[in-house]
Amino acid sequence: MEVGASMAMQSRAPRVGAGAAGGRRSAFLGREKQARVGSLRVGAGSAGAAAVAVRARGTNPVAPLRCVRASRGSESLHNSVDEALLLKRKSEEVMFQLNGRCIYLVGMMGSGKSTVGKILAEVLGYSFFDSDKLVEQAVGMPSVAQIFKVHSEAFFRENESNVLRDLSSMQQLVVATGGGAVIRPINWNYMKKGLSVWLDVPLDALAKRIAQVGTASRPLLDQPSDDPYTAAFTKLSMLAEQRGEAYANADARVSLEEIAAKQGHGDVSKLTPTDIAIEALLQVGNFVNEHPTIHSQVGDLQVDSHSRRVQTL
Ligand SMILES: Nc1ncnc2c1ncn2[C@@H]1O[C@H](COP(=O)(O)OP(=O)(O)OP(=O)(O)O)[C@@H](O)[C@H]1O
Ligand SMILES: O=C(O)C1=C[C@@H](O)[C@@H](O)[C@H](O)C1
Repeated sequence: MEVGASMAMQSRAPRVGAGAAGGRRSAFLGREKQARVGSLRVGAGSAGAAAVAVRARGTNPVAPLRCVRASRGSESLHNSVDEALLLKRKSEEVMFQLNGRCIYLVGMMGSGKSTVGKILAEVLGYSFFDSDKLVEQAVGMPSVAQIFKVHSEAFFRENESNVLRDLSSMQQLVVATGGGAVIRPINWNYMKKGLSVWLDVPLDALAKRIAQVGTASRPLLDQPSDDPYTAAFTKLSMLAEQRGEAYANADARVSLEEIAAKQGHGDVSKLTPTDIAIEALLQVGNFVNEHPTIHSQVGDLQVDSHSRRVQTL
């Protein structure tokens, strides 16, 4: 399998030879160069000067002083300047705690893994990858939908595991995993090399989002229907039931209902991706504080097997 460099996102030249790989640190790669890790090739095309400086500092990166410029169409990602500053401050704290470890976002289809993942990568000075896109590249097909159609879901899942395996030997990545990545225990072995974060979004909100953007790119939801919201809601409910507690294996949980409750309005549709990214950083920080042995030293990983319990599904 080979994953090409020109994926939709964005590399910030990740460090390779991470954690369990025993402290190997790669030579950092300059602009337009590529790192090869196992069978995974990752481009460093968009690495900026700030990111290069971060890498050169080694294992204690400092947040590059840049604003999040991503936007959601014409809407701002932030409610206010205060919110943007809070995101920045939180990311600086968490960056030290992470010490280069990857973040894996898990959650149902449409839960915002890509949207929130890109913000996290930006503020942490990490590279962002979408594992669905990496599978498409590895297989040489333009969409997950086509992979399901021409091959099978099982074929897709096998390739998804290969992608996660390859990513797991790297550092300083935020990975938006496929919605079903949580169902294979082997994937947890890979994701547990970094920190996993579950974006827990109410099914109703997911169905609204998916009905808005359509289901063509999401083969498990793609059924002809006059009422896209109800069709999406029904299928998502089934998947949620089948997946049971699989998402809860994640190290940290970001509950949109809880964020909305904290904000005092209880309406998850009012939450910006920045609100969610801030909560994700908060929860990651809490997890690392509560499990210091897991996240001790880059290249000197000590795994506390008790707390690294991976539920057998
Ligand atoms: N906080 C939010 N509020 C409203 N809409 C959002 C929010 N976050 C993401 N979205 C929208 O929901 C849709 C799905 O988001 P996104 O692609 O980030 O999810 P995902 O978890 O990566 O999905 P998938 O796993 O299916 O690829 C997109 O249209 C996105 O713009
Ligand atoms: O929830 C799922 O099983 C999936 C989610 C998508 O991200 C893709 O990985 C694929 O469509 C399957």
